[in-house]
Amino acid sequence: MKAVVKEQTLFDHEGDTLSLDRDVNFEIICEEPLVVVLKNVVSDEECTALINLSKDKLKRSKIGDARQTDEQRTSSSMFFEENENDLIITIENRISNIMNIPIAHAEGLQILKYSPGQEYKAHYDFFNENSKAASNNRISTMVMYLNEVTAGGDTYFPSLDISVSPEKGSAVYFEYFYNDQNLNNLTLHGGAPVIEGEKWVATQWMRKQRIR
Ligand SMILES: O=C(O)CCC(=O)C(=O)O
Ligand SMILES: [Fe+2]
Repeated sequence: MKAVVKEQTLFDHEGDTLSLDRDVNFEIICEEPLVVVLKNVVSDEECTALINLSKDKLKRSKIGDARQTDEQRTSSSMFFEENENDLIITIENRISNIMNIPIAHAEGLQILKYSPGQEYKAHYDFFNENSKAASNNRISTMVMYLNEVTAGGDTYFPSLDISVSPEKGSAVYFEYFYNDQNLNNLTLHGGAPVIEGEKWVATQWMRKQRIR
C-alpha cells in the first residue's frame, strides 16, 4: 500500500479562529489542495470604504503577461498601491497574518467589480512556467467579498467540485505552492457570472519571493 504523505501547507493555523485585530473564523473545505473559507475578514465599514475608494478608478480588467482585455475576464478592476493609506495598511497586515506570508511578498490589493453577466472564467492564478513573471511566481490567493450579491457570482473550483457563495466580509483562501504540480493544477477556479446585483471583491495574491 502506498503511504499518503501530506505536503506542507503555507496556511498553518490550528483550530477555527484567528485572533487578530478582529476575530476571523475559518473552515477548511478541502485539505489538499488546501481551500479555506473565512468569515469576518473585512468589516462592513472597510467593505464600504474599499468600494468607495476604488469605484472611480475601475477599468476593464486585463489578463496575462501582455495585459490584454479578454472575454475570459469581463469584470472591471484596479490595484491599490502598497501602503496607499491607513485602511490599506490595516487590511494588508491582517491579510498577511491570515495568509501567513510577509507583506513584502504581497502584490497590491486588487479590487474587482462584476455587473450582471460579467464573470471570470476558470483560470489558474499562478503564471505559466514559460512566462517572465514565473521567476517569482504567485503561491497563494485570498479573495474577499465586499458586498452581498443578489444572485450568482460564486467562486467555483471545477476540478474540486467546490463552490463558495459570496458573503459580505467573508473570503476564500487557497494555495498552490505544492511540490506536486497536480495539486497546484487542482486550484483551477473562476468567478461565475453574476445573475443579479453587483459583485465586488478584493483579491490578494502572494509571491514566492518579496516584491516590495
Ligand atoms: O471573483 C471571483 O470569485 C474570483 C476572482 C479571482 O479568481 C481572482 O481575482 O483571481
Ligand atoms: Fe483567480
